[in-house]
Amino acid sequence: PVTQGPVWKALSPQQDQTMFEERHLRYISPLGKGNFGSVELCRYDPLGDNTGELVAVKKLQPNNQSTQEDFQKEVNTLSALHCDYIVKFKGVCYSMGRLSMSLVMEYLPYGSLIGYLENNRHNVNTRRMLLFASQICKGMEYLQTLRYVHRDLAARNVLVASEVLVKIADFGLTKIIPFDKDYYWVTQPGESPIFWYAPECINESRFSSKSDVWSFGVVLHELFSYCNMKCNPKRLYMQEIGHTVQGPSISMHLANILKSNWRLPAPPDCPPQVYGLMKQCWTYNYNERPCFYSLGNQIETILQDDRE
Ligand SMILES: C=CCCn1cc(-c2nc(Nc3ccc(C4CCNCC4)cc3)nc3[nH]ccc23)cn1
Repeated sequence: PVTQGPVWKALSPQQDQTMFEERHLRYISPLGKGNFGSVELCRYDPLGDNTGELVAVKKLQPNNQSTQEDFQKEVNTLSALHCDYIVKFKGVCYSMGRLSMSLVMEYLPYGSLIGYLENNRHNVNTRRMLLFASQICKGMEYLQTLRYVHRDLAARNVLVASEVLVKIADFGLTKIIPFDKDYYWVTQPGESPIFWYAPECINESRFSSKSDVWSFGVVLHELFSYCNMKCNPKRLYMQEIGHTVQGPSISMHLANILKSNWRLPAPPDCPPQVYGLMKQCWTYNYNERPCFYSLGNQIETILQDDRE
């Protein structure tokens, strides 16, 4: 008889680890707001004895910007990513008879990088910041190998798993580069985080891994500014542009100062080698920007030098 290969049995809902039943999902507290929705801390407690695990649950908040379709894409994206430096997908929870869906993810206890650095600036030194930077770099390099462009890399979207581990989160704006191109052209730019955008994103809505590299440079700036509100990228750019400028013309002014080679100033006490990395990420021409692999190596080198 012909030996049969493994026959994949359809998993029952109970066996399928990625199905979370709403009746066992106990709301605890709010965690934050992302693209397309809000994130809540819940305990998944099927035994009903509070021994269940804590999870982060993202609920879609349909508004003009976001749709169920966008959210479904975010779920599909996250469920395809398996990397130590990217927040883990745990599953989905259907409620209202499969009308609404929530995204269930691992809960990272320390919250976003912004809050963490603001509250722990005294015991986070250069080495730890470079460790965080290299982890974000590795996560982005992994994304790039799968031809994903994050499009919203910013400290607010990096979460702290422990004192020595950060993870990239919020893949609401992530797109896959088409097989025949090396960029993604966005038709309807919603509320865009333009102060993290590369020039070609502002001018042509052209997104690529090299535009993610530009955003990584801005995240380095946030890191080495300890995410201090007083010198965050938006405030520094608006000081240069002039606070009188309002609305849609902001992006034109931003494009102009970037074209005339103005860049965010080095954060206070920032090591020159690190500011050098930021400047590389902010090379005007995307072809001349380093890739995440090269950035990762340069960060390791700085960490080695720092050790001697
Ligand atoms: C990615 C950014 C936009 C959307 N977003 C995602 C999350 C999120 N948060 C957490 N943990 C967390 C832990 C403590 C705190 C506290 C709250 C009270 N003040 C101090 C800080 C906040 C968050 N784990 C997560 N896993 C997956 C997502 C996720 C939050 N917002």
